[in-house]
Amino acid sequence: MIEPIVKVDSISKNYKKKTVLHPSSFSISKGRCVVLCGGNGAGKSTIIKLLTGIEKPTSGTVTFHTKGKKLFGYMPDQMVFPRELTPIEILMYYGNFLGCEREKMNEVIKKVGLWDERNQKVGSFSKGMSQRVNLAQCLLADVDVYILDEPTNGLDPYWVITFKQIIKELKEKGKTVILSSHIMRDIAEIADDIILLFRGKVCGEGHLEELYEKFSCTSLEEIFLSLHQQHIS
Ligand SMILES: Nc1ncnc2c1ncn2[C@@H]1O[C@H](COP(=O)(O)OP(=O)(O)OP(=O)(O)O)[C@@H](O)[C@H]1O
Repeated sequence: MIEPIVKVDSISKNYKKKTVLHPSSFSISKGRCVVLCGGNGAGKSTIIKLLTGIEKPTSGTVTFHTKGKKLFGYMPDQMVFPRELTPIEILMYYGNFLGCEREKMNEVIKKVGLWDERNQKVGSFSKGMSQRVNLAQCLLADVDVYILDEPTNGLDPYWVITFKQIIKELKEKGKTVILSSHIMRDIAEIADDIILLFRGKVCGEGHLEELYEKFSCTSLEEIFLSLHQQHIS
C-alpha cells in the first residue's frame, strides 16, 4: 500500500448559508498524479483553496505528510504579475524566498519555453505565456507536492503536451501532483487517480477504469452526461 502524503478528513465549505463543498474525505498517495475533475462550479478550486490553506474549511482537516519545511508548490488558476516585470525578475522574486540558485531559475524558465523572452516585460505576454510564467514559479519550489489549479488553461496544444511531459518528469522524481481540470482528454491521459466532483460533492474516486465500472460508462464525458441527466430528472 502506498502511503498517503495528503489526508483530507470531512472538509466542507459554506459561504454564508450556501454549501459549496459537502463534507468530503480522501487520501492522496505519494508519487501519484491526482486530478480533481468536474464541471463549472463543481468545487475544484474550492478544494484547492482548502488544500493550500487560502480558504479555511467550514469543517474538517487537511494534513500533509511531507518532509520539507515548505509543504507544496502552488500554481493558482490565474496569476496577475506586475506588468513591468520580466519572467526572470519574477522568478528571482520567488526564488529569493525559496533560496533558489540562479541555475534553477534558468532551468525552470527554459522548461516553460520562455528563455528567449526572459527579459521581456510580462505585460506584453499572451495568456498562454503568462500561464507558463505561473507554472514556472510553481516549479521553482523543490517540494514533495505540487498543487495546480486548471494548469492547462490558455495553453496551446504544443504546451499542453509539454505540460503533460513535465508532470511525468515530476512523477518520475517521486513527486505528487494534485491538479484540477475539466478537460476530459487531458484528465484521461495524465491522471493516476481521479476525484470526481459534481455540484460540490465527491461522487467518485479512483482510477479511470474504476469510475467507468462504477458509472457503467466508457468515457469521462459519458459519466458527466449521466450525472447531469440524473440531476435534471
Ligand atoms: N467566495 C465565494 N463566495 C460565494 N460562493 C463562492 C465563492 N467561491 C466559490 N463560490 C461558489 O462555489 C462553487 C464552486 O466554485 P469553484 O470555484 O470551486 O468551482 P470550480 O469547480 O473550480 O469551477 P470552474 O471550473 O468554473 O472554475 C460555485 O457555485 C461558486 O459560485
